[in-house]
Amino acid sequence: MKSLDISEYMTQLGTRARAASRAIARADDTAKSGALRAIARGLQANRDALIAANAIDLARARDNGLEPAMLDRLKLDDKALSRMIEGLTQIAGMPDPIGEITEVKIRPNGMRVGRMRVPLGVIGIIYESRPNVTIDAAALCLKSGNATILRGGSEAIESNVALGAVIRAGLEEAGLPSDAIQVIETTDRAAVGALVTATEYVDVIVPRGGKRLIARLTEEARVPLIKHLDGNCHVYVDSAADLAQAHTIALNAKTYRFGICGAMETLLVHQSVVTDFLPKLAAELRAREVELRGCERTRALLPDAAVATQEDWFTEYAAPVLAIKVVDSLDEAIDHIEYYGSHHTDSIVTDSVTHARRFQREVDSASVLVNLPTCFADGFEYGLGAEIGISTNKLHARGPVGLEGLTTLKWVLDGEGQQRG
Ligand SMILES: NC(=O)C1=CN([C@@H]2O[C@H](COP(=O)(O)OP(=O)(O)OC[C@H]3O[C@@H](n4cnc5c(N)ncnc54)[C@H](OP(=O)(O)O)[C@@H]3O)[C@@H](O)[C@H]2O)C=CC1
Ligand SMILES: N[C@@H](CCC(=O)OP(=O)(O)O)C(=O)O
Repeated sequence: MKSLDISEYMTQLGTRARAASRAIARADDTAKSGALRAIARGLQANRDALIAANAIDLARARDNGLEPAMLDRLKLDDKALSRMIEGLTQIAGMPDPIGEITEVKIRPNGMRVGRMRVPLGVIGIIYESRPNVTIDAAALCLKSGNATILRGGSEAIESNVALGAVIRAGLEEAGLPSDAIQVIETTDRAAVGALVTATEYVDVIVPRGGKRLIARLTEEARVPLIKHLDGNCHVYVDSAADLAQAHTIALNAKTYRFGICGAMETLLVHQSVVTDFLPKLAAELRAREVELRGCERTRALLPDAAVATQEDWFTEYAAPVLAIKVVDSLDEAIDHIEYYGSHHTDSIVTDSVTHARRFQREVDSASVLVNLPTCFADGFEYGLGAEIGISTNKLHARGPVGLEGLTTLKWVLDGEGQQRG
């Protein structure tokens, strides 16, 4: 498509999404959950075709030299499809958040003032080459009464177009407008530019991505953003840590899945425990083929670790690489995280309640964990049922965003003709 065509194409998508958003906002839970279950059946019935579409993406990505952790994200196999089907079924069974009225207060004049939960409207989602997100995001937006325009990573285009067809069929089967969930069927990044400036048609953009995406959105976006950005996550092993626990936490935080945004990228270790702690952990990480990069004091203990540069402290590797720094105090650990981190998810390992609470108060991240690996940063793990991602915004929604984060509250007032003044 030429740029002019892209602009026209995006206007059509936007117009249709805006129209469909009204129908979705007033749809009852029977229709919305019925559509989710129909989409789940569609995935089941189209397993082979979906896996075949994904195989085209995977082959192209391999030819282009995509790294193993990224190929893992891109892969759509039977197991991934089963998880997506389960996710749809779970979201279908969750209570409908829309229309609930809470916090009702009766004013002295008898007027009742409350708050009603309503959808945001049309949500544009820009996300990485991870086909399961197409289904997760579509399902959460639908259940929360929003229309959605989905722009997945270009490596996943065949998978996403195939998933889009299944979604459309499921919506139609349930009697809902198929334009409620639309997949952008071009990888031209001009479509991203059009989406983030389409204030007429789009109410909110959820960008899930790294530094390249942030740079563009900071320049161009005019639609409000709920940023789901990079996770440069830390684990700090405190002077008062249980070292056996610290070992399993650090290992899990790094190796659970290298590509997820909640993976640990820098390990900070208090100097008083480093000799007892680090060599054993390093041996285990190396056995799992994790490349280590360290500060001078780390390298004194681990001579084959590479030198960590200033850039390493800022880097989200999303790969089997770990930066390690020895620190002299809790303050130094907190300062490091504040300066180099991305305010996503950070963790302290300590048996000191005082240190734990200081860390939780002072580290300015969306999730601050004590004695837990950072890879727990996930809406399902937090009990939200599912997540659209991890918001690194401070406003509207912070941390894992589930159904509630995709809604807003309006004031609703009931009276009997009371007069002001
Ligand atoms: N906080 C959270 O919930 C999440 C955060 N992430 C973060 O995402 C990153 C990993 O994903 P990765 O795929 O590398 O991220 P990218 O930022 O490279 O890509 C994400 C999406 O943004 C698009 N994009 C990137 N740059 C531009 C641009 N200049 N103009 C238009 N579109 C653009 C990509 O499209 P294209 O395919 O064309 O490059 C893709 O659709 C990590 O930093 C990770 O932490 C990922 C998931 C969830
Ligand atoms: N929070 C989820 C997803 C995280 C995520 O999307 O990560 P990424 O692999 O960067 O796309 C999880 O932990 O599985």
